Amino acid sequence: MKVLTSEQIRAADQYTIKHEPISSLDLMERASEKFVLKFMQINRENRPVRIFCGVGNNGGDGLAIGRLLKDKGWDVYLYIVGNTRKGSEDFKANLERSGLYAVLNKEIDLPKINDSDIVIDGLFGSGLSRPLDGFYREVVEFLNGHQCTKVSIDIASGLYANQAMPGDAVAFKPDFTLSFQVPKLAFFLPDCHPYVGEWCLLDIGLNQSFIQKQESNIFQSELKDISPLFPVREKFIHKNKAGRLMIAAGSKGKMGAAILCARAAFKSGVGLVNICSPKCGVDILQVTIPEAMVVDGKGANEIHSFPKTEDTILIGPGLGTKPKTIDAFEKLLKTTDKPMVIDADGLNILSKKKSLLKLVPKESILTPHPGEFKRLVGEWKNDFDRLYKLQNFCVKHEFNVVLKGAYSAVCNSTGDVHFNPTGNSGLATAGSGDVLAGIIGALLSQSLKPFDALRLGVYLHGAAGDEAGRSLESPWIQASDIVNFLPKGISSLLNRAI
Ligand SMILES: NC(=O)C1=CN([C@@H]2O[C@H](COP(=O)(O)OP(=O)(O)OC[C@H]3O[C@@H](n4cnc5c(N)ncnc54)[C@H](OP(=O)(O)O)[C@@H]3O)[C@@H](O)[C@H]2O)[C@@H](O)CC1
Ligand SMILES: Nc1ncnc2c1ncn2[C@@H]1O[C@H](COP(=O)(O)OP(=O)(O)O)[C@@H](O)[C@H]1O
Ligand SMILES: [K+]
Repeated sequence: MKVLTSEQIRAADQYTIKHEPISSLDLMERASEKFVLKFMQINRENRPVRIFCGVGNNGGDGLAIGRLLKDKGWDVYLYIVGNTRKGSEDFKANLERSGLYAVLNKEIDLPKINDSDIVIDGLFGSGLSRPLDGFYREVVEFLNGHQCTKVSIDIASGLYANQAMPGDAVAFKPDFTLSFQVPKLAFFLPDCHPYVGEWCLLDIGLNQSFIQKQESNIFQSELKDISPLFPVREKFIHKNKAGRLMIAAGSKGKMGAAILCARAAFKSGVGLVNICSPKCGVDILQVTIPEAMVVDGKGANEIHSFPKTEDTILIGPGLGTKPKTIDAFEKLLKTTDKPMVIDADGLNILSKKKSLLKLVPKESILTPHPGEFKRLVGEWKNDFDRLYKLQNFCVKHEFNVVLKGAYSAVCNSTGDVHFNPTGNSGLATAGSGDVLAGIIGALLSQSLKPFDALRLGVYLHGAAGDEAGRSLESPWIQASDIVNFLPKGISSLLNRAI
């Protein structure tokens, strides 16, 4: 699904109005009906609802939503901030259809709000053109000071959809954002989370072919795009053809990373795994993961030499960054031009010795968390800038990179970013990244294109985490749980895709 800018969404509104055709007032009514349906699923109990409306179309939505909720028996209070005479046409039309409302001009007009009330924010939507100031700012600060449930229409007032808020700017802090049709970029970024809360999209029937034609290099991954990427296992396949992976991982005290990685690879369809390990890890690996073969990496406590191999290479988990390991990594890079997976200390080595970046095969997959990414590319100003840096880094080096976290951003070598929707905060646990690397390595070894292996791997890792959370009925997950729930994650995706 494409992520569009506010300008593109406005154009989609206009196109739909002209070509469906539908009046803009009726489109607003449709959007408001969808909002009310979802609102009533989230808030089942009838409570006082206080709707704060600006005088643009977001405020028009607020008025229509208020009327519809009143019709359904809710106790609704409407407040308007701004000059109603200067309101948009559809705002004015809805104002005429509204019953009682109060116009707020100064602090003393602000109503008393109880914790059991629900506040709906319809001050500004995608038409925000400058930071909130004056009385708008006061109203939003006042509302943010209350503990009650807060819901934004389309996007929180004060939050920009596709650019960073200035440092001292203020925006509404909703618990939920019920947004129209397509996601906004801000919804995926950690900096913006306080101004988004939980969010969902409401299909208001904007013209799909127009949306498809819009230029955007930002997407949200969807199951329908992901499920066709699963590799097919042929009837007469042999393990040597099912994907051969060499995992170069582990050092003294960190052999667990290699184990988690290999276990995840086996659950992700790999045919055969060789693990290159320091001497201290050989027995540990042989006992804990009998399916894998172990190759001596020469050093006692860390790897000093990698074997020359035709296997797909996954390097980095628990590897350490000792000088001899760095030298060995450099030699390895000089022996291959096949895309590889580089994780964890593999990335840290690249950060320590940036000259190695140009030796990394084109189309390789890098899997940094934000700390590792910062070491690779330096500081960023905000999350929008971070995304820009991600795209530049991928294009410059022709890499595929997942910047990990909630809504992991998966970027290809031409700078397209796909935000991953699966997963939960339980995945923020030691070893979780090692599991992800194992899944991606296994998929790459099965001849998927690197970007497809990456997108599918990230989606699957999140889906396994979601299955683990659901089945264990716990918000806390152990990395081994992610491995154990991989088959369930896989089957849930395949079954839902049918
Ligand atoms: N039919 C449709 O198109 C549909 C639209 N829909 C809804 O419309 C919403 C977008 O509506 P919108 O474009 O009218 O913009 P909105 O956010 O209400 O405010 C714009 C007004 O605010 C003003 N303004 C801006 N910043 C300001 C500031 N800091 N401080 C003070 N004023 C400021 C700005 O003034 P200006 O920039 O011109 O000076 C302008 O007057 C969208 O989010 C969705 O909810 C849905 O119903 C679906 C169908
Ligand atoms: N809050 C979160 N919500 C969803 N997924 C998360 C969250 N935090 C982390 N993850 C996922 O968990 C994994 C953590 O990887 P990483 O930080 O490398 O862990 P480790 O180094 O401990 O193995 C990544 O796939 C990341 O996307
Ligand atoms: K809003």
